[in-house]
Amino acid sequence: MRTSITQLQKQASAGEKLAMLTCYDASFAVLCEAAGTDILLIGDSLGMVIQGRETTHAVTLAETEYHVACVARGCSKPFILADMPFGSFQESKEQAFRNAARLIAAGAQMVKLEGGAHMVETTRFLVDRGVPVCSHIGLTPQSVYTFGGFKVQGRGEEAAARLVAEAKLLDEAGSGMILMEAVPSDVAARVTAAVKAPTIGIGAGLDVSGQVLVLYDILDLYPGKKARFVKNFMAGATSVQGAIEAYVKAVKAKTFPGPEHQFPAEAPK
Ligand SMILES: Nc1nc(=O)c2c([nH]1)NC[C@@H]1CN(c3ccc(C(=O)N[C@@H](CCC(=O)O)C(=O)O)cc3)CN21
Ligand SMILES: CC(C)C(=O)C(=O)O
Ligand SMILES: [Mg+2]
Repeated sequence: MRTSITQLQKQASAGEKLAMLTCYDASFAVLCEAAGTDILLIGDSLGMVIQGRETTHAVTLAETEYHVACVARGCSKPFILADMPFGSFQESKEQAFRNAARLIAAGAQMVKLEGGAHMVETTRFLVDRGVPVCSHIGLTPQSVYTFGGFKVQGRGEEAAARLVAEAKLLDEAGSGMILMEAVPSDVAARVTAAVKAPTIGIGAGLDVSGQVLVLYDILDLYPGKKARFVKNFMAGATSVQGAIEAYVKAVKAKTFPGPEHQFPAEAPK
């Protein structure tokens, strides 16, 4: 039986950190499962790490369905979360439901939507109709062109308070998981304290319910520029499974992320 969202929520409220990794195919799913990874995310980062694009925008729903099915066939225990690709959910709540249903049918147990306040209505619509939702706030890579780059979000009191307020609205709308990317650690801690849903961080410090990284980053397979929050777990490992195990262990032991992988409250001068 696959891990359920209820089991993950229990683990989180008992204080056990959740270990999430992106995964795009069956062979890596086998290794991630054996290493004890709790959640596998079929991320739209596949547009960058699999397809070699500069952003995540061109990933299609059909491609995401394909990778979800590949991952689901490769493992039986990890919780399966799928990104809704750019353009597949922003137009209307009806469009979001129609496309989310396809990812659920492909094997996902929950879909992830980038966006804060403007995704509240869609979140409620999906959850009411049986589609569990993970909210992705802070640095949302599908908005890279409106942000003007992959930049830290939630810096300064006004932006921090906005992020906390958005998270509360999504939580109240029924979001089952809240993922925060590239936000100062103290802001992520405030969000975690303000919501019922487990929180997952990437570049969000230690005061969250769990961590996520891109699999190809922890295995040092991605040739592009590395974000501050990335750690190479192949260093010191003797196998790929060993590296994934080291990541899961470090998340559970709260030794990852270290201070060097976090964003301080104010930009360094
Ligand atoms: N391989 C890979 N890893 C990822 O983590 C990732 C992807 N691809 N593709 C989709 C997005 C893009 N991501 C990124 C990419 C770069 C930065 C980055 O370089 N950030 C700067 C922050 C600059 C600032 O201070 O504002 C950094 O220094 O980390 C962050 C997130 C995260 N996601
Ligand atoms: C980096 C994570 C959070 C993601 O959304 C992805 O891999 O697409
Ligand atoms: Mg993504």
